[in-house]
Amino acid sequence: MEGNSTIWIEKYRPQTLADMVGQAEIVERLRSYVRSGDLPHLLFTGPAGVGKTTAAVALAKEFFGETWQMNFRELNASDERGIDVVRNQIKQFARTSPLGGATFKILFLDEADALTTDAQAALRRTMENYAMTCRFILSCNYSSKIIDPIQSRCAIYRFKPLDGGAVAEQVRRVAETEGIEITEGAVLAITEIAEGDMRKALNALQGAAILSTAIDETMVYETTSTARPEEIAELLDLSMTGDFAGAQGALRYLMRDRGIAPNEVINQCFKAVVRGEMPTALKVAYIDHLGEADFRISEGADAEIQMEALVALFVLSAQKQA
Ligand SMILES: Nc1ncnc2c1ncn2[C@@H]1O[C@H](COP(=O)(O)OP(=O)(O)OP(=O)(O)O)[C@@H](O)[C@H]1O
Repeated sequence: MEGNSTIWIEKYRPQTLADMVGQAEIVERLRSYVRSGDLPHLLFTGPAGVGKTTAAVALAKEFFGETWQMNFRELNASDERGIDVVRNQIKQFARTSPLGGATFKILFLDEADALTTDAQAALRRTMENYAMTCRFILSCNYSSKIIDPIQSRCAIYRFKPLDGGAVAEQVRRVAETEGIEITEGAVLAITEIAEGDMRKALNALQGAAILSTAIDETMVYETTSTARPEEIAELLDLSMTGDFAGAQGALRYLMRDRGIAPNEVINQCFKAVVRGEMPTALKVAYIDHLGEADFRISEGADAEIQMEALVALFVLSAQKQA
């Protein structure tokens, strides 16, 4: 098998804007900057693994060609060495002249929403002071965490989760290039698990490929520590029929034998309930219980107790509806 020593998310990171899958509108607008030869400051928002960093790097390559590495710098705002290091690096990069005939440089600041309001205010001044020599591309999950004066200085691009078809296509393409046989069930399982996050999808594929060069859905569920949809359906069905012991057994099997994390079980139950056919009042109650358990666990409550309590609440709500 070729290339198993490299991380596939890097190996298959699109090198040009044209190679990116999905995000068609954004890609088209970014290409128009390249055609015009100029660029405003940009703010990329959206969930993980949907192409924000990829687009920034591809944009720099298209603007600068061979000199892109001299004129492009990627920094992470949540750098563990501290905000001062980031601030100094930003200033140092932004104030020096572009190289190789370029008219400006590009600084890509990932996780910009990790900056405090004060740090963002300082960044705003840096953006203004060095706008002649440097364009900023800020990337974050939620634009609401970025102060208004920065938002108003940037063209905002909202990246969406990639659609299932686009993820599936890329998964098939990578599998084929790597000489891996993959069943359609496994492609679907990966697409479902990824929830529009291409990084998650390619990592799931590479994880399963460690087991074999022929991948089926069971391997995908095993290596990603996720439950099969039928297993979640069984847990919910048992609770809906009031079979507490049965539902408890199904839950314990998933968590203890399969090693599936509590928040993953919650997440999968949530998706199944939202999509599933069940009386509205029961659906509402189940979603409420899931939200409550999710919150309590995130606040540090004992996960095992909360999960059993969740199943108990499922059963109680089902009995009330009956
Ligand atoms: N639109 C896309 N087309 C093809 N591959 C993609 C796309 N988006 C992401 N990928 C793949 O997923 C990997 C991670 O994507 P990227 O680093 O661009 O995510 P991101 O949106 O910047 O996420 P984060 O906010 O977590 O940094 C890339 O290396 C690439 O392999």
